[in-house]
Amino acid sequence: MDTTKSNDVFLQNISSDEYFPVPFEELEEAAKQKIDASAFGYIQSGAGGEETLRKNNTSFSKYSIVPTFLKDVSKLDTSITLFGRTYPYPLLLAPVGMLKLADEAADIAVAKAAAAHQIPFIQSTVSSYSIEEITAATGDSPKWFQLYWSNHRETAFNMVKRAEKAGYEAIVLTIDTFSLGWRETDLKNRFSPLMQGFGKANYETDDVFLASLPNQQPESVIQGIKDNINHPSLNWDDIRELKKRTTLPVLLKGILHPEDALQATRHGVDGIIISNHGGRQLDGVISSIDALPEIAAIIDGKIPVLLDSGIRRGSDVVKAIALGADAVLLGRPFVYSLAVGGETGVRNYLANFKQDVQASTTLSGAATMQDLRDLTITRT
Ligand SMILES: Cc1cc2nc3c(=O)[nH]c(=O)nc-3n(C[C@H](O)[C@H](O)[C@H](O)COP(=O)(O)O)c2cc1C
Ligand SMILES: CCCCCCC(=O)C(=O)O
Repeated sequence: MDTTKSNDVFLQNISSDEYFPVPFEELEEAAKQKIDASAFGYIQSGAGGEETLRKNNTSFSKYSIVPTFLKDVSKLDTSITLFGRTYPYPLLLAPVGMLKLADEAADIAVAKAAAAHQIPFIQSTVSSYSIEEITAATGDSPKWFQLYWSNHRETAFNMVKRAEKAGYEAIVLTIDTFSLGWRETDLKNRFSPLMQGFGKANYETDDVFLASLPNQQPESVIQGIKDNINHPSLNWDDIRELKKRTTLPVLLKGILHPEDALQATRHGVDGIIISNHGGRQLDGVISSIDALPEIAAIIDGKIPVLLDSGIRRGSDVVKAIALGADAVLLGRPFVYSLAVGGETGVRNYLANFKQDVQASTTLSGAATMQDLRDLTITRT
């Protein structure tokens, strides 16, 4: 039997000159060896005592897939449709700021790798390249824009306008980061990527933001970003206003409570992302996968439900979809891939991951994402 033909994952890794780590744990270790220790600490660590970070990595194990067989799953279709556009996999790349910490080509490398797989790239407000630079490098591949609200509201609306003009297809408003989590690793390392200028590309190219500053010296720009990102006044009236100011679908990222999910539907929000920000904001909060079943029940198909925080393997994707998610976002794994192998590293990682999703789907007894919805999951 020609076993090399049976699984491209093995083929790809055995035949490539340089081994690219497949297990997440190995990938994380390889990234650690590649980048500055404080930068790695910023990416890898969680807030507080990292209770939530640990929970994100263990909660999936509480759920067990109960597969069914003998159903002919040979015609596999992993596609999903979100806001009128069909994507080949139930996967998106989570917004991650300061990507130059991992590789000089940062967002441009990641967006190109995502485009190669038709996976939507969600650009962070605090990205290392601007909306316009990323668009110039990647054309009309699917891109969404993650918005950090701004104390200077017109700055937020202007960034939304820039994203619309550049052809971005959705706005993701992150609601859990109106101030930064208590990040002990960064405090210990005295590390602030913002102070070092890693996340300012969208701000220093924004006329409305620049006009709001007392002057345009670098220190004034950084202080302006800090003042903007710190916005504890964020509330449902702002969501109503954002909805009025854009024609794009608006998703809220950071939903963990079913009541907030319900409020989102009442305020005309177009989608939600269940997320605890990878354990980086409030330590001790519920894991996304634990929050999912109740939220999915309350949303009841009215709007798309996405999820991130702890997706590491194809079986995690299967569990999330079976428990009610429409799609999931990958976070740290693609950042580590970028650190280890640049654009090729991310492309390679996504090629492997999508095959893991395919294998995990069919071995569950499902041929479509709808079939996964009918899968039996037990909780221990
Ligand atoms: C280094 C780093 C930077 C991040 N930056 C942002 C950001 O700018 N905006 C945002 O909404 N979420 C940001 N996140 C959170 C991710 O979007 C996502 O919620 C989280 O990484 C999911 O957890 P996981 O990576 O452990 O799966 C960041 C996460 C990391 C690791
Ligand atoms: C004050 C800068 C905030 C950037 C936050 C980026 C992020 O979401 C994360 O580090 O997590």
